[in-house]
Amino acid sequence: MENAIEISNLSKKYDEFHLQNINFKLPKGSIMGFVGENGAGKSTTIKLILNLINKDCGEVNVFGLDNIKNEKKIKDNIGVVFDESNFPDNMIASDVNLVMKYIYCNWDDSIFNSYLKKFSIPLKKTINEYSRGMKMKLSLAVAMSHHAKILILDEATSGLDPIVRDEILDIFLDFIQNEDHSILISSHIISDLEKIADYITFIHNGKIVFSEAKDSLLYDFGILKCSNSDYEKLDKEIIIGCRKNQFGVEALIRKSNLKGNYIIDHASIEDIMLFQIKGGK
Ligand SMILES: Nc1ncnc2c1ncn2[C@@H]1O[C@H](COP(=O)(O)OP(=O)(O)OP(=O)(O)O)[C@@H](O)[C@H]1O
Repeated sequence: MENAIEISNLSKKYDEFHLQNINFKLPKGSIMGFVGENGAGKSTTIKLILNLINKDCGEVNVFGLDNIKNEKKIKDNIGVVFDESNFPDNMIASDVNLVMKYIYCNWDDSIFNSYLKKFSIPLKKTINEYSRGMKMKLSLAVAMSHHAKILILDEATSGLDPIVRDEILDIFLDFIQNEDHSILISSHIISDLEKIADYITFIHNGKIVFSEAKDSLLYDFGILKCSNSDYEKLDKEIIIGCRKNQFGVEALIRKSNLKGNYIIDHASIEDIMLFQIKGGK
C-alpha cells in the first residue's frame, strides 16, 4: 500500500521538550487520528511535516518525496487547517478567494464557491463577524479548494458544537471517497476520531506509543476486571495499565497476550489512552 506520509526517526528538541524518534505512516486513502494529551508533541510533529520548523534529524516523505527538497510541490497538494483561523478580520469570503488564487496554482473558484454555499458561509459578513464554526468552515473550504490530496488538521474541530462537528466529519468522509485522498487529524475529541479514523497514532511525552489500525486496536485491547487476589496471580508483563477500586482491579491488556479465561470488557480509544497515561501497575 502506498503511503501519503511516511515519517522516519524524526526528532526535534526544545529546551524543555524532546520529540523523539517519531515513526509512522499514513497510508494513502485513509484517515489517521493523531491523539495525545496537551503538550504531547502533536503540533510539533505537524509543523515538522509542513516544514514550518527545523528538524534535528529524521525524514518526512510526503507522496514519496522529501518534504524539504520538494516543499512547494508538496504544499500545493496539502490542505491545512489549524485551530485558529488566520485570515485578516476585515476580509469577506470573496477577498479570501482572490488571495488564495495567487497562493495556490491549482486554486478552483468554483469548488470554493460551492463550499461557501454548502457550509452556509455568509458572503457579506467580514471575518470578525463570523462565529468560530463559520471561521473553521471557511478554513476547511480553503483547504479543500485547491485539489489537495492530503488534509492536515490540527485541532480543527475544537470548540465546535456537536452538530457542526458532525457536519464536518461528514465532509471528511466525503473527501476520503477519492482513494487518492488522505487525512491526518489531531483532536482531543476522541469520540470523533473513533467515528471516522482508519488508523490511530498515539503520542505521549514526545514519543509514539502506537500507530495502528483502529479496528485492530479496538479488537485487541480490552479491560480485564478481576479481584485483587486474581490480579496478583497475573503476569504483570502483560498489564499495560491498571486502576484499583473498592471492588477489585481493572487492567488494560492486549487480548493477544492473555492466556486463560477472563472476563474482558471493550476498551475505547479513550480508555486505551487513559490507562497508558494514568494507569499504574
Ligand atoms: N517554539 C517552541 N519553543 C519551545 N518549546 C516549544 C515550542 N513549541 C512547542 N514547544 C513545547 O513543545 C511541547 C509540545 O508542544 P505541542 O504544541 O507539539 O503539543 P501538542 O501535543 O500539540 O499539545 P496541545 O494538544 O496542547 O495542542 C510543549 O511542551 C511545548 O511547550
